[in-house]
Amino acid sequence: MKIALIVAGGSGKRMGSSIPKQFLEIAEKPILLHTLAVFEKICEQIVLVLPQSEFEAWQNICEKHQYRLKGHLVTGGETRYQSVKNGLKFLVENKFPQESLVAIHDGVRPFVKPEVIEKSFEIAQKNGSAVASVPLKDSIRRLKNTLEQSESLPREQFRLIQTPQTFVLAKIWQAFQQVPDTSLITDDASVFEQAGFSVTLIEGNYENIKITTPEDLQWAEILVKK
Ligand SMILES: Nc1ccn([C@@H]2O[C@H](COP(=O)(O)OP(=O)(O)OP(=O)(O)O)[C@@H](O)[C@H]2O)c(=O)n1
Ligand SMILES: C[C@](O)(CO)[C@H](O)COP(=O)(O)O
Repeated sequence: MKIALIVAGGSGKRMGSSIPKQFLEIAEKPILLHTLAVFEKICEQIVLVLPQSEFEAWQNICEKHQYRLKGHLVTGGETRYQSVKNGLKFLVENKFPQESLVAIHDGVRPFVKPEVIEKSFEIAQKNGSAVASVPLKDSIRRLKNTLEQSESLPREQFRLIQTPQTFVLAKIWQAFQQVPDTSLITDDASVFEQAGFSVTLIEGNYENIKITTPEDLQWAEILVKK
């Protein structure tokens, strides 16, 4: 079974908007609805994670846009890690098959290409994991201390990591039970890896930006027209 776990439990501090950034509109539609639309075409089940405090706002959005979630709404946590864990817990407690494939995706990445999602399911079925990533286009340097001291690194040894990050449900659930939330955990692949599983990277798409700061919204208005 192909499951999408869409995490939208954050508040968007870096965006600095009065409403959570996942509800901001691009082309007159909330970012989150754009994201859900891509996954709904591919996945049999959707689990959407939102902060409890935003459930009412979400209902209002659904009414305004005549949208009905074909899936389940789960309460988010303090951190992204906790929100993902809540979503996985819901799947396990509700007896979704252990061998299901779950594509964990940021609600604020609306421009993921369907081919990337499809590929992630195909590779996760074979390898147990599939994580979208793209090569760096810029040079990269490691800070030694301040901006005055740094060293260049070979960029071909690095990848930028996106979502979806797709896993076999039983394995990613085991990983989240084993590995605690720390500042080093910035994504689900880190949890999977720290639990001793191996991470397979796949090609993502450059348009699949994470809408994080105000200038990302300007890019989003361009990308949405493509
Ligand atoms: N407690 C949290 C924090 C984040 N997320 C989700 O994880 C994704 C990536 O996180 P990020 O871009 O950091 O979102 P925010 O936490 O909302 O942003 P900020 O860090 O600027 O507050 C977003 O879809 C966000 O809603 C979540 O589900 N639960
Ligand atoms: C999961 C992620 O989108 C992969 O690039 C990213 O690590 C999330 O980081 P954030 O600081 O929670 O936005």
